[in-house]
Amino acid sequence: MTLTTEAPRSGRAGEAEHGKDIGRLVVSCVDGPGIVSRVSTFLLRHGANIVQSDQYSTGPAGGRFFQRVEFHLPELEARLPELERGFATEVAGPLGATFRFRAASALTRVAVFVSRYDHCLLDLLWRTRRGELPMTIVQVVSNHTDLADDVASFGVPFAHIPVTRDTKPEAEQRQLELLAGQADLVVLARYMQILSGEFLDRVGIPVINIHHSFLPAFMGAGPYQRAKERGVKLIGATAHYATEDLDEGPIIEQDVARVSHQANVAEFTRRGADIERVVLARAVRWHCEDRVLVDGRTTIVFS
Ligand SMILES: Nc1nc2c(c(=O)[nH]1)N[C@@H](CN(C=O)c1ccc(C(=O)N[C@@H](CCC(=O)O)C(=O)O)cc1)CN2
Repeated sequence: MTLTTEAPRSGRAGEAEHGKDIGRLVVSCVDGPGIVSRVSTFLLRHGANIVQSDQYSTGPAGGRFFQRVEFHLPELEARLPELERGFATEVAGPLGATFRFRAASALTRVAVFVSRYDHCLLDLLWRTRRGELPMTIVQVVSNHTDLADDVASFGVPFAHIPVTRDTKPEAEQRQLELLAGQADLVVLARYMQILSGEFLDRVGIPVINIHHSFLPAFMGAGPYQRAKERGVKLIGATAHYATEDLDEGPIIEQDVARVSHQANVAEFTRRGADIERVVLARAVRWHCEDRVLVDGRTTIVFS
């Protein structure tokens, strides 16, 4: 018998792969013996059946331990508050661990920031509408009006908030007010404005950026032009968490494609756009599925 699974064509992502009673738990703490046992014993005692578990240690002597567990538990949604209270007291407290429980069917509320390039934004809107991404795009924010009609065609709210060097603080204040309590993640889909450290602190949710180079090469503006001038044989894209240090945040996903001397910057840009879209979609999906854990300037991705 051939087992085939088709990508969900519509409806909520997660329902196709995960029933409504599948939960997720992510844990991170200083490494030490017995952590997996403590976590699995806790889940067992609360009636949960572990269906997937991934863990990684950066080193047994004082390193960091990371774990991602998927489990089945009847009446999951109603049981989550009890699980969180119990885990905090019985496991996380003694370990000094950070943790998070979520229902696998939960959709991440995403605000997408964009300037004029449409390819990454439209790709996310299209994949979300198809149910490929376990998220809902609650808002698009742009410093230009070019993409307003495209966004409206997907039935998603569009906010035009112009930004200049002199008005950036006021613009960021408007962005923060718009997002307050409405989103769980910000995605910069080729948004061409540098977010201030104050914005990143105050927004209080993760920010994922797609940079159009294979970082750490060609940070900053105009990477394809500089890549052509350098005579590279590979171009790439990098999805990373945005920090105050431009394009230096923890890398989530990257990919590359070969180019030859015959390709000009326009060809780099055209081929690079395909890489950017795929890399960003992969990174956003993995984030929404709680597969990405940050360890300082790096990530652990249980893909
Ligand atoms: N705090 C952060 N903000 C942003 C990041 C980041 O990593 N941390 N990534 C950038 C995206 N980006 C490259 O991927 C990038 C965007 C814009 C610029 C830039 O020089 N912008 C100028 C204005 C340009 C314009 O007005 O068109 C500026 O902000 O002064 C460099 C790199 C997104 N933001």
